Amino acid sequence: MTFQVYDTTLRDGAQREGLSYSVVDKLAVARLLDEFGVGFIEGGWPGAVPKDTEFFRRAATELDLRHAVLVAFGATRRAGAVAADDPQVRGLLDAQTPAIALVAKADLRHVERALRTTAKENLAMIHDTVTHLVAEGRRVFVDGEHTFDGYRHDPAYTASVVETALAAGAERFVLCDTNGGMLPSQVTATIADLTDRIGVAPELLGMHAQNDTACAVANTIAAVEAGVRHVQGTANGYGERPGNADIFAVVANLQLKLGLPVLPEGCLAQMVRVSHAIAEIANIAPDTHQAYAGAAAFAHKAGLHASAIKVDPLLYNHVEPEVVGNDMRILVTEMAGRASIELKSRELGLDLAGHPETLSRVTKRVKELEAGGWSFEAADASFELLVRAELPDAAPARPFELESYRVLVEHREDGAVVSEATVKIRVRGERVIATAEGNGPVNALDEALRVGLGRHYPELLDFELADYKVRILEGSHGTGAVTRVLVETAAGRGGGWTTVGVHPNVVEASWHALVDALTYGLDRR
Ligand SMILES: CC(=O)SCCNC(=O)CCNC(=O)[C@H](O)C(C)(C)COP(=O)(O)OP(=O)(O)OC[C@H]1O[C@@H](n2cnc3c(N)ncnc32)[C@H](O)[C@@H]1OP(=O)(O)O
Ligand SMILES: CC(=O)C(=O)O
Repeated sequence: MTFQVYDTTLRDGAQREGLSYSVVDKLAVARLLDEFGVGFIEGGWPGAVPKDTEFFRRAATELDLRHAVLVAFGATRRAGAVAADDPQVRGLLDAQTPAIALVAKADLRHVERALRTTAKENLAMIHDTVTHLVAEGRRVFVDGEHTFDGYRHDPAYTASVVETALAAGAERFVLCDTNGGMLPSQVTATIADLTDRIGVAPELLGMHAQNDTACAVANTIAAVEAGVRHVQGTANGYGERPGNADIFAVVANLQLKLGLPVLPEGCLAQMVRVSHAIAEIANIAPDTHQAYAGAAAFAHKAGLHASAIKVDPLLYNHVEPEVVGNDMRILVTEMAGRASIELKSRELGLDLAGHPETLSRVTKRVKELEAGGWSFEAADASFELLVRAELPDAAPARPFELESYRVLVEHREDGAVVSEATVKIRVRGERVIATAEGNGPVNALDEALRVGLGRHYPELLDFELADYKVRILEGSHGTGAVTRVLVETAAGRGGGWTTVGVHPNVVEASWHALVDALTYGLDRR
C-alpha cells in the first residue's frame, strides 16, 4: 500500500495563534509544499472560512500541482440531518477537490457532551457522510478526533467508529491525538490493541499528532513503526496550541532513519528552502534550532566536536546536512579549540593548517576577548579580520587612521533630538575633517566617516547599515558593565556581513563595530 504524506499546513497549521494567511499566501504555500513532494495538501475548510472557499476556487485554475492532491476539510453532517442536504457537506463538494477529509468524533464523551447526540447517531453521521461523498466520486479520509483519549476511555465505542468509517468507504481512518497528550509508548500500545480488536490492517490507518507533550514527531514515528502508512503534519510544526507534528522532521526521519522513500526523488533536499520560504510567508521568524531545517541544526560550537569533525564531519552529525538542503557551520566562541578556529577559518577561505602558532594565538585571543564580552559567533567579519591580523600576508589595509572623533547630542527647543559627529582621520596621506548629522550618535558617526572617506572610496556608497543590536553585559570579577554592539552591513546584491564591538561606552563599542564593517567591506571589494 502506498505511503501517504499528508500536509495540513493550510488547515491545522493556520490554527496557530498569530498566523493569518491571505488567499495569495495560501496559494504560494501550496506551491512550495508541492515542490517538497507531499502527496496531499489539506487547503482549509470551504464553506466555513470564506478565505478557504476562495482558496479552493482559485486553486482550481491557478495551481498546477505536480505531486500533491488537494483536499478539502470539513465535518460529518449534523445530527438528525441528511448528508446530501447538509449545507456544510455541500460546501465540501463545491470545493471540487479530488479528496475530502472529514473530522468525526471518536470519543464517546465528545459525542454525548459536545455533539449532544447519541453514540448510534454519531456512527450514522459518519456512515452517511462518507458514503455520500464517496458516491459523489471523492476520495475520503476520516480524521477521528480524540481517537487515543476515546480509546482509553471506551475502546469498544472508538473501535466501532473506526470500523464504521472504513466500512463506509473511507480510504484511511486517521488516528488523531487531538489534545496532544500521548506519549510514544501509548501510541504504540493503542494501535496494537485497536488493530487486534477489530482485525483492521494498520496500513488503513493514519496518524495526526498535536504537539502538547512535545512528542508529536515521536508519536508519528511510533505510529509508522506500528504499521501506519499515512502521516499528517504541518510545515515547521505550525498548528493549534503548541502546534502539530513538523512534517519536515517526520519525513526526514522516515526517509533517513527508517529507510522509507516517502517523497519523490530529489525532494528531501528542498526542505530548508521550503521551510524558510513558508516561514517568510507566515511572517514567523524561522526557528534557528528546528531539527533538520534550522540554521543551527548542524552548527557546532564545542571545540571537542570541531576536532573530531576535522577528521570526519559525520562523527558529530547524525546525517549529512546536504541531504535536507542544510549546511554545517562551525561557531567560534570561548568554547573553541584550535580545530574550531582552523575549520572556521577554512570556511572563510583562510588556510591555517600550516600555521600552528597562529592557530594557538588566535584561539587564545578569541577566548580572552570573549571573556571580556566579545562574541564572534554572529560576527564572522570581525573574526576574519582578527585572524588576518595574525597572518602578515593576509592582513587587510586599514582604510584610514583615526586622529579623533567627537559626537554631540542636541535636544532642541522644539523637542527634536539631533546628533552630530565629527571625525578627524588620515586617508591615503591626506588629513580629513568631516562632520555629519544623524538621528542618533551612531548614525551620525557612520555618516561622518562616510563623508570623510567617500572621495577616496566611492564604493562606500553601496554599503548600508542594515541592523544595529546593542546588549548591555553585566560586569563580572569586579569589572563594570560593558556594552556589546553588533552591526550588520548590507551591500546590494553582494550580501552582507556582521561585525562586533565591545566597550564600557556604547559609542566606542559602536565605533569598533563600524570600523570593522568598513574595513571588511572595502577589503572585500
Ligand atoms: C480538531 C480540529 O482542529 S478540527 C478543525 C476545527 N476547525 C475549525 O473549527 C475552524 C473553522 N470553524 C468554523 O468556521 C466554525 O466553527 C464552523 C463554521 C465550522 C461552525 O460554526 P457554528 O455553526 O457557528 O458552530 P460552532 O463553531 O459554535 O460549533 C460547532 C458545531 O459543530 C458541531 N460539531 C463539532 N464537531 C462535529 C463533527 N465532527 N461533526 C458534526 N458536527 C460537529 C458542534 O457540536 C457544534 O454544533 P452546535 O452548533 O449544534 O452546537
Ligand atoms: C483533526 C484534527 O486536527 C485533530 O483532531 O487534531
